[in-house]
Amino acid sequence: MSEGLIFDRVGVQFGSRIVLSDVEAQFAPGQIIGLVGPNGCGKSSLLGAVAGLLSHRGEITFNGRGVDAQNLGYMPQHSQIRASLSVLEVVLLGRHEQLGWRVSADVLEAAYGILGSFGIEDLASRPIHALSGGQQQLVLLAQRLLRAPRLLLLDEATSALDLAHQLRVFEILRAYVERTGALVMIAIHDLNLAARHADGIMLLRNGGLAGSGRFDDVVTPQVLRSVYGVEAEVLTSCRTGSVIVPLARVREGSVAPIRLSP
Ligand SMILES: Nc1ncnc2c1ncn2[C@@H]1O[C@H](COP(=O)(O)OP(=O)(O)OP(=O)(O)O)[C@@H](O)[C@H]1O
Repeated sequence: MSEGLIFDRVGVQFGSRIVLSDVEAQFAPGQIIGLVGPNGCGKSSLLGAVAGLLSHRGEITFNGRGVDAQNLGYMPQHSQIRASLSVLEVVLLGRHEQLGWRVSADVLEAAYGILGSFGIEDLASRPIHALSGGQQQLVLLAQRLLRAPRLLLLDEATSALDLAHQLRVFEILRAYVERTGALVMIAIHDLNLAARHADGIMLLRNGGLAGSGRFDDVVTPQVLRSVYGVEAEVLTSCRTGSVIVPLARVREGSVAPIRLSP
């Protein structure tokens, strides 16, 4: 399969520090892939490597070629816009390569349409820096979607969102991959959200890949214990698939009590 996103013996390191090595995985287009794993295991580094922002070993291809900036939408973990732009202007920047002195009616319509789908069209003329963290996250996601990328990389793009907005974002992403055949890879800590909304997952552990494929095949109590150091139950809900219930950390010696001065 040369279609889709392929990792062939991919490694990432900072100086002499190896973060990931020998990552091998492949994902067909038209899917949402959840990128999961503990803090510091290399999710952002891997997305940065796919986006071409970090050098890497091995090969990463999308639809048989190197990842092309034209086809890519990438939302880093700590996205922030410091310029004093309105929400609409920020969204329009998603198409900055095609913008001239005048914004065409169809691009404007698409931008308002995406803001509308997120339920934030009333924010269009507000300055971006005057929005809440979650509202900013939605605007930046709207900007990436306006690009209509074939490959959309999202680094914890739902971390600041309430339950309803998380659901809305996944509904929008689902509709997007079904309509366009694009591939969405989203780094996410909430395993239950990943179980519910991702078609496949890529689970990283410190140093490399712990598994990839269907959530139920990859995430088992044994894997949660070895990768996260957590005892957990994996329940099966007939409505939502797997549900992870974390029970306790696997003890590695006792933890000293924190003393607070009076
Ligand atoms: N610019 C950098 N220079 C040196 N080390 C880095 C750099 N960026 C990340 N690292 C290290 O690489 C490792 C992987 O970091 P990364 O941000 O990819 O992890 P992550 O899985 O996205 O973590 P989190 O879930 O906490 O966001 C960490 O140990 C981090 O300290």
